Amino acid sequence: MSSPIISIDHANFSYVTFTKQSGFSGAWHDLFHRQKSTVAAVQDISLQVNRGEILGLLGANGAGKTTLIKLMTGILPANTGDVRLFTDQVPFRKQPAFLQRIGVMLSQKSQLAWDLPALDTLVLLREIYHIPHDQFNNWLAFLTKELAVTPQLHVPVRKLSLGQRIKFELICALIHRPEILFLDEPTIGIDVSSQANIYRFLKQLNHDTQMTIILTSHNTKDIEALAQRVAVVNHGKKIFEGTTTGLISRYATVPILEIVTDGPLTHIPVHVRQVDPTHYEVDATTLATLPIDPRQILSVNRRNSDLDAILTQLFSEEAPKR
Ligand SMILES: Nc1ncnc2c1ncn2[C@@H]1O[C@H](COP(=O)(O)OP(=O)(O)OP(=O)(O)O)[C@@H](O)[C@H]1O
Repeated sequence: MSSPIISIDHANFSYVTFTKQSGFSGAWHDLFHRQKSTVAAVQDISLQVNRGEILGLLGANGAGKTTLIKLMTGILPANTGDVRLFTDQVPFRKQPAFLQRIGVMLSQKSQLAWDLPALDTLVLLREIYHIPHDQFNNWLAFLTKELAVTPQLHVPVRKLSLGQRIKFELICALIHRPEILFLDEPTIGIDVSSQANIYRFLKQLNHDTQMTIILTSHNTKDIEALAQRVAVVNHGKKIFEGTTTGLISRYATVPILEIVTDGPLTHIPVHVRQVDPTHYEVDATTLATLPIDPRQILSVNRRNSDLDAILTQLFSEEAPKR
């Protein structure tokens, strides 16, 4: 059997920051007594990904997903442990031959020049990656057609809609035909039809080219539709690895109650999932802890536990002491 395309072995990464106090006296105090704080963002994570797989990274805000992607793409070095791609490449060495083989799209970072058309950035990338002109033109025509942004190629980026901009960010990450594509929240803030378009396209690309895709998303429906396997990260640690159905069958023990109220609740405990201002979901065993006057309840519906409910439950658990 061939070796995994990504292999992470007991990786750890901590951010070290210095807190800043406000005001002149605070700045003066900081000059002599700097307060250091450490955040263990990735803790002893091991993970292997095979060529051609789509792996979803799931986790609450601050769980460590982006940091894990940064370790895999060489933006950050692991403090301890080992991260290798393509069997022997250490990402943080940032060898040109390695960078040529990966594509990265981070939701917080843009590759596109704001005042110029996306085409200008793409032409720059063509030169950086030494892509032959014919190959570049054909591939770009295909990508823009599939993502329905051909008419926007010549429009300055600042005049594009968010969805169009994200599609061009994706095209930038794909323009050199990487073997592994890393996507951090690729569909954040874009409408459902553009999301569906992007996910349909990624699925087809993975099927046709065997491109390995690692993606994070808070939208579990997308992850369920796309990823063959998921890794769940909580407080920097991997707490599950397997299929989404495996995740559901492992943690789904009790049914979920869907409760519709006549008005919003004033206090929502962490184990209660708010679907909209008058629609809540709660694990059936914790119904008694819901701070609700029974007269407020309009309806209760019982259903089997799903991925969202399980993740809400898992992520509401206390952070382990560091
Ligand atoms: N540059 C930084 N300096 C200090 N701490 C950081 C830095 N970047 C992230 N962190 C901290 O590291 C932890 C993990 O952050 P990370 O961005 O990896 O989480 P995430 O799972 O991607 O979250 P989100 O879903 O909100 O994007 C968080 O506690 C965060 O506050």
